[in-house]
Amino acid sequence: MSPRAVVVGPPGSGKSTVGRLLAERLGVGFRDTDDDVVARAGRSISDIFTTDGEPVFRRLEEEAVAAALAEHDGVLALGGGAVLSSATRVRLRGHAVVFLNVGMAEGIRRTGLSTARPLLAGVNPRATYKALLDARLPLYREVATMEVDTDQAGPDEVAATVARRLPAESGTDEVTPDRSTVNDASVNDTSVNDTSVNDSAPNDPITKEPFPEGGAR
Ligand SMILES: Nc1ncnc2c1ncn2[C@@H]1O[C@H](COP(=O)(O)OP(=O)(O)O)[C@@H](O)[C@H]1O
Ligand SMILES: O=C(O)C1=C[C@@H](OP(=O)(O)O)[C@@H](O)[C@H](O)C1
Ligand SMILES: [Mg+2]
Repeated sequence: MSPRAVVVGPPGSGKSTVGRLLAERLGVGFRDTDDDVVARAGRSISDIFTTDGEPVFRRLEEEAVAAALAEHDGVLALGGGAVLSSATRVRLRGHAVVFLNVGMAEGIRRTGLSTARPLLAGVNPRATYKALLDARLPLYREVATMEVDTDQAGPDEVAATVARRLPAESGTDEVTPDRSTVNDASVNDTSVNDTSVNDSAPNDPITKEPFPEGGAR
């Protein structure tokens, strides 16, 4: 079992909104790992960040992503920071991964009114958002098989674009990035899914586990 599409991107790129619309279009279920973390912990994301700290949230998130990749066959939206985990990036290999990109101004506009994102609740959310984009853009591109710019398009239009570019349902877990059809002109082709398995931290448990035959997990 493998999700039809996994949606990644910065906060405010529309992963949760577009992911749900995409699932409706495809006639499949929708799941969001942020919701899974909240359900499992029985607390809000802000509460987990404040009480336990970001590392605890990241561990819960990593577990939630691993479980959802194994269990869910619809559309799966990740939290914006999920790709920070090298184990998660390895697990995303072989999946159809949609990177919803958003520019800084629009991303800040979309997230600005919400207090639900603890990372952006500090004294200078603009600087935080910029630093976050700078650090994460290469990671989103590392895992993506498709990149869609969302600055100029509403959620429904973005969902339609993604649905059109997704590979037809194949019944296999393997997704080979087809650069000629699934990548936007804005994608740097050389950065798509081209990193080595051994880029994990030395104490990363993922490096101690065998990589199962048949690709993704
Ligand atoms: N393409 C878009 N155009 C305009 N607003 C959008 C778009 N995508 C999402 N939004 C809005 O931005 C906000 C954040 O969207 P959300 O789906 O929660 O993003 P994410 O899950 O990536 O953080 C919501 O208010 C949503 O309605
Ligand atoms: O970017 C991040 O580090 C985070 C993004 C949030 O999800 P969205 O990207 O869906 O807002 C949520 O997982 C948490 O607040 C941390
Ligand atoms: Mg979200």
